[in-house]
Amino acid sequence: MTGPDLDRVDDFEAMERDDLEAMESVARAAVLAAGAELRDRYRDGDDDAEYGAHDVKAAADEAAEARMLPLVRRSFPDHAVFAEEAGEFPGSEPYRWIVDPLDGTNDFAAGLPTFASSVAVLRDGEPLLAAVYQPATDETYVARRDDGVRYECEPVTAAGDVGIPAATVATIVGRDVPRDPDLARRSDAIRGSLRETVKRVIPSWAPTVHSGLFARGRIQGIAQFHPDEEERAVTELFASEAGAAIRREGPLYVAAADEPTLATLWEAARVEP
Ligand SMILES: O=P(O)(O)OC[C@H]1O[C@](O)(COP(=O)(O)O)[C@@H](O)[C@@H]1O
Ligand SMILES: [Mg+2]
Repeated sequence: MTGPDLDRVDDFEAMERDDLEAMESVARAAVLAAGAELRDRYRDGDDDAEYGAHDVKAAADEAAEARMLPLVRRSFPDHAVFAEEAGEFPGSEPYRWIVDPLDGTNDFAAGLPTFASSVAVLRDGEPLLAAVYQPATDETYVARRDDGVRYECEPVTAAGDVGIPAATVATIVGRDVPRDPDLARRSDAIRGSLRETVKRVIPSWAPTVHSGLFARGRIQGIAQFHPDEEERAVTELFASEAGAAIRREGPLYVAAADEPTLATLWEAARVEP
C-alpha cells in the first residue's frame, strides 16, 4: 500500500482527516468505557472517597481511568498523555491527550448525577477534539475544531435568546481557587456580581457537564476563572465550536450565546472584590 503524497495538499488533508477519525473513535470509546465503570459504581451507591487538603479522590476515579487510559496509550503510543490519576506520559508527536476519568468527583461522591468522563486532544497546545460522556443520563458530546459540536451525534449550537433576566450561567473555577484567599475573594465577587445580573448562577463542580449544556443552548453562559487544564480544553473547544461569543482577559474567560449577552456577563464578571 502506498502512503499519502505529502507534497499534495489534498493528500495531506486526507491524512489529517483520517487521523482525526481514528482519534475521535478512540476518544469516544475511552469515555464510554470509563463511563460504564462509573455508572455501575454510581448505581451501586459507591461512596468510597478520600477528602484530602488538595482534592477529593474517589475509588471510582482510578477504576474508571484504568478502563480508558490503556485504550488511548495502546492506540497512540507516540502521543503525549496527561491522565488525572496516572499523571504525565511524554510523547514525540504534536498531540497531547488530557484524560479526566471522572469530572465531578465531588458530585459523584455526594450521589449527584452531575458527572462525566472526558477526553480532550490538543495539537501544538490548541484544543483539537473533545469527547464527554455523562453516564447517569447516557449522553455523549463530541467536538472537533472547525467542525462544530455534536450531542448524541446531532450538531448543536449555543444559540438561544431567553434574555438576561431569565438566563442561567455556570461558573467554573480550578481547584487552586478556593485554597488561595485572593483568588477565592475574586471568584466570590464574580459569582456575586453574576447573581445580581442573571436569574441563576450554578457553581459548577463538573465543568464538562455544564459546558455541554451551554454548547446546546440549555444554559446561556459560562464564566471560567483560573480553570484546571483538564476542563479548560473541553470548555473552550465546546464554546468556540458551538458558535458562542467569547471574551478572555488573563485568567477570566466568559462565553455567552450572543454578543449582547456576552457584553452584560463580561461587565458583571470583571468585577474586582
Ligand atoms: O475540592 P476538589 O476536590 O479539588 O474539587 C474541586 C474541583 O472539582 C471540579 O469541579 C472538577 O474536578 P474533578 O475532575 O477532580 O472532579 C473542578 O472544577 C474543581 O476545581
Ligand atoms: Mg475534571
